[in-house]
Amino acid sequence: MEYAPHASIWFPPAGLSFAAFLVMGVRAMPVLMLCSVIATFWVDSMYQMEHSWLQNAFSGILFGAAHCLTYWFGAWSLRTLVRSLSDEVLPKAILSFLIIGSVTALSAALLGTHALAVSGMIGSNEVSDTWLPWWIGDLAATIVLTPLFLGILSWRYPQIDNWLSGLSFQLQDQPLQPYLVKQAICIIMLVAIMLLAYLFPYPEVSFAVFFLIIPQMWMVYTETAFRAALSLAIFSLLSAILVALLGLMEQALVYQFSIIVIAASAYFGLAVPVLAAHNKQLSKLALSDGLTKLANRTYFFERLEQEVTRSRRNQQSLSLILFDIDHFKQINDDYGHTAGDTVLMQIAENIQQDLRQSDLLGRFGGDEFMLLLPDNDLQQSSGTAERLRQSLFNISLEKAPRRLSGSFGVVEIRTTETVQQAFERADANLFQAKRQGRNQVVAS
Ligand SMILES: Nc1nc2c(ncn2[C@@H]2O[C@H](COP(=O)(O)OP(=O)(O)OP(=O)(O)O)[C@@H](O)[C@H]2O)c(=O)[nH]1
Repeated sequence: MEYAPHASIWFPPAGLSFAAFLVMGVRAMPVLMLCSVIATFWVDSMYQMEHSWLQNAFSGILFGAAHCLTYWFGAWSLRTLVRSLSDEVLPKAILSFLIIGSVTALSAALLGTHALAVSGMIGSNEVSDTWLPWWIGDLAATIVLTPLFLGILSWRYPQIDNWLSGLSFQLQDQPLQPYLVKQAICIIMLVAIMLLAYLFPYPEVSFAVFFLIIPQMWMVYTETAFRAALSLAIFSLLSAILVALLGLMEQALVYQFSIIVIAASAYFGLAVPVLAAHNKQLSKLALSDGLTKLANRTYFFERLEQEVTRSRRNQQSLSLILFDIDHFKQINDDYGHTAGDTVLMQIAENIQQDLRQSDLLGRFGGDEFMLLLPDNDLQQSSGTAERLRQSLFNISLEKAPRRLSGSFGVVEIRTTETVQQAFERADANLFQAKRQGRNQVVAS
């Protein structure tokens, strides 16, 4: 396998074509076909191959068809696959991108070399020498540049982010200086390693380029996805320039593989914050009530157990309030179930605003709520319940023009009782408040 003197270790148009087909679909075809034909004429004149006009046109169309159809099909497959994945599978989306990108680059290399051979641009014996460096060059550019071009194109086509499964390449405000420092470190390291490879021409020296994974991953974990993608592009571009300038073509494969491996690792690294955010969101969903977003029973009782242990250890008081909206059924009957839902959400929002950060408000179910008050004795928690009873009355309902009232059962949790027993006492007090005529607080 040989590299022609003009050959670069990567082929940036491959990354651009893949990104353009991913974003614009088949609409990108005419422009990319035209570029392929122009490029064929340009290569012919640059290397003074002196093929006829007709032969250049024929070979440009054949090469363009091989390149464009392959990248269009690869992009279409990836788009279809990623769209069928749900939001929580970013690693699968990245894996699909890497696999489909590799297969697409391989197909483009095989078809492209054969297209050039058929049209007489290269001899048929050159195909076997050319397809591998062509593939790796296309692959390096596809893997490194496609996300960067996607980022640039997503300024015009914001819907792209939707099918990147939460991985946003949009610009975000973040200080520039630390990024520039990291970028400078990457560049200095790369230049130093490649100069060493030039001065000490042993193949082993070139492998030091894999150390670039350290600053690149540092970038990935601390900078935005767009900046990380930009940094990978700078790393690849600089590698390509230095390989050509320093005549390191013998070790070109090492540099190509380092680009591919570091870029692939970086994309999985970029997925980590998105996955962490998804997990956080999932656990939030599992622990909150769907309608009011308050703590659900599972979370409330978990925290109740923890608070009981903590208050006993610190010898602090702890109180529990249960309350139920009076005649809530009437609201549903008069204004409809949807209006009833809105009222429940409004109650949750209003009561929440009335509480301290350390208090925990939860929804037991229906129109019944529960409130945990750390460091509150019976007197204080009765006062809080009274205040909430008043504020319920003062809520002006958007969907049901009427006054609300609630019945409250309050207990201070005793050191001798279980959580279950405390809860039953609060429930009994609530029941008594209802029985005594509603709109009141019963504490014991
Ligand atoms: N809109 C809406 N209504 C609900 C929801 N969950 C329960 N309900 C209704 O809330 C009402 C609760 O009724 P109860 O607590 O038994 O009685 P009430 O009308 O509030 O009267 P008292 O509690 O005795 O004062 C029932 O009509 C339920 O159908 C919900 O998520 N949304």
